[in-house]
Amino acid sequence: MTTSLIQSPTQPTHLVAALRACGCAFGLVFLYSCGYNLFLLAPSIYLLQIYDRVLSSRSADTLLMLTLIVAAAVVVGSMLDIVRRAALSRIGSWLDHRLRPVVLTASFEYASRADRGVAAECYRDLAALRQFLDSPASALLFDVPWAPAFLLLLFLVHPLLGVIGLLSAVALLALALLTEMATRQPLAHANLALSRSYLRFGTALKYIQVIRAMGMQDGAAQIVYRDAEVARKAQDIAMHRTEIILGFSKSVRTLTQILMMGAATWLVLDDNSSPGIIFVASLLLGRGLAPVEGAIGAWRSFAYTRNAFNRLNKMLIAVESDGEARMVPIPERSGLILDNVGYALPFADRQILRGVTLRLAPGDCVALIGPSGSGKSTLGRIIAGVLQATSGCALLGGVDITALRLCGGTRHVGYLPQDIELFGGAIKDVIGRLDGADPGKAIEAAKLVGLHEAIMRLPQGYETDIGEGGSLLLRSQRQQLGLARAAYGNPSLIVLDDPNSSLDYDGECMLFKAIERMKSRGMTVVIITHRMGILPVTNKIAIVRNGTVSAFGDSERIYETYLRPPSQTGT
Ligand SMILES: Nc1ncnc2c1ncn2[C@@H]1O[C@H](COP(=O)(O)OP(=O)(O)OP(=O)(O)O)[C@@H](O)[C@H]1O
Repeated sequence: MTTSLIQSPTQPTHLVAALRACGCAFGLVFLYSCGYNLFLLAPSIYLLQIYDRVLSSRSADTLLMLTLIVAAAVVVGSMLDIVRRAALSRIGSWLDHRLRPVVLTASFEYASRADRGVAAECYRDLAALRQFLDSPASALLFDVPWAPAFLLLLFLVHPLLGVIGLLSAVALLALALLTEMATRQPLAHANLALSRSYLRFGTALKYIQVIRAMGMQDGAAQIVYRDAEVARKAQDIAMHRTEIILGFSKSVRTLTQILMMGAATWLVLDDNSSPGIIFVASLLLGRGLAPVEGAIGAWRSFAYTRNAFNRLNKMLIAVESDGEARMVPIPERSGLILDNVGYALPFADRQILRGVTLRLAPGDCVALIGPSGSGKSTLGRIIAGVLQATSGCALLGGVDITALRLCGGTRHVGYLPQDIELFGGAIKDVIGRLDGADPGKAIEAAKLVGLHEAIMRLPQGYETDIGEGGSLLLRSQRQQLGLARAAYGNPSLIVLDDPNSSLDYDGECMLFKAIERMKSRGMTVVIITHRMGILPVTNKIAIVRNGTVSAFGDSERIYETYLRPPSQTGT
């Protein structure tokens, strides 16, 4: 997937741009709708002609001719309806094709720096847009502009009939607005709860082994179910309100139909109008009110699609708006600068990191050590560009690392997190970051971390499938593959969070050799660790305490001054 998210802040989002690109296609659908609605007039004209010409002339030929003409008009109208629905569906398919890679990438981005629930929902929102365009509700939108035209025709038949039609339309519109007001809040509530439920379900599936092992299935199901219940209740409320209003609107509709026919009959009696106007008035009223009536019935679909569009666009604005800095090229090997970096949790007062300042040159290897909960992993995530510092900045070659990552600059950074999430697939794809891996580069990365020989001993070598999420591997093997993935593409900066937590002695030796190779290639290596055994491969140590770096300098000096156990001092 190579779609770029680069977009200037002043440009429309990819979603808006894609919709604009469909402008001509929507225009064509509008034209088809004009034709379709014009042909809908055929039965009304047919009835008038029957009363005015056929009954007075008693001509069977005229009747036959009129019937053939109106039958042809109805067939053509139906064909136009089919064509416009097919066109709307094609537009939906095209939008899906064009936007899915963009929305997927943006969702990942948004999930990593803001809210996973919203990101998951936005991904589903794209499907909602597609479904809307596939549904009859989308064609209704193109019929709505024709409602006034039918009402105008009623005015032309007789002003009294026009007034009745207009009042009916106003009453139904008021009911449509009432539907909007009555359902907006419960529908928004339902969406939120439903997406929370899906998110929790996904998390439960991810940890299903632990959940089963600890007998937590019922508890986990309860948590997922609770949100689904909230969603169901909110949906029920919206549904019931819609049903009540829909029922009421049907009554209004029937009453106005009766009123219309009564008024038309009165005109025939009083005004000597053609009896045909009774049916014509009824038909025109039906055509004029159908889109409004349909809109009330399809309100949930409209409201859901509108919310989906707004949510999706908002997310794309958030992700695409900081595009300017993304194009800045950085040198092949460039140092890391942390300048007064601070991090506070969003929506909380808690400051996890403050005032972290470090400077590392290419080829430096620093160990971040310190007590549990002191902020090492958070600092590692900021250095890897996964989190954005809330104050200060983290720069690689003078470029903000988060901005660099956003423009596909991830190739400059390698990251091995504590939770090694590998996805599945062939080893070459896993190492190659699922990016249509260049096998040569994957092999180079595997060689760098000393895994190449072990992979070549497998019957299928680099094509070996590691199972869903790496389930067929030992944890130590996952850690080694994660290390090779971090080294893929010869990055300038590598962040390793607890890289030897699962390694045995041989594995640790391989890791140390890999780090030495990385250093010799001029990569800057940041290691987050609790294990002192790894310190000999570092040339810098930073001690992290209470969210700040309390000591930083050459490994030997820091070790001697702060870390050497008292019993070993001077030995
Ligand atoms: N998303 C989060 N929500 C709430 N608290 C968080 C979050 N991320 C980090 N913290 C808190 O910030 C503090 C620092 O966490 P961090 O994982 O960076 O520490 P650490 O030094 O790496 O710990 P360890 O060595 O145990 O991995 C901890 O108190 C942690 O609870």
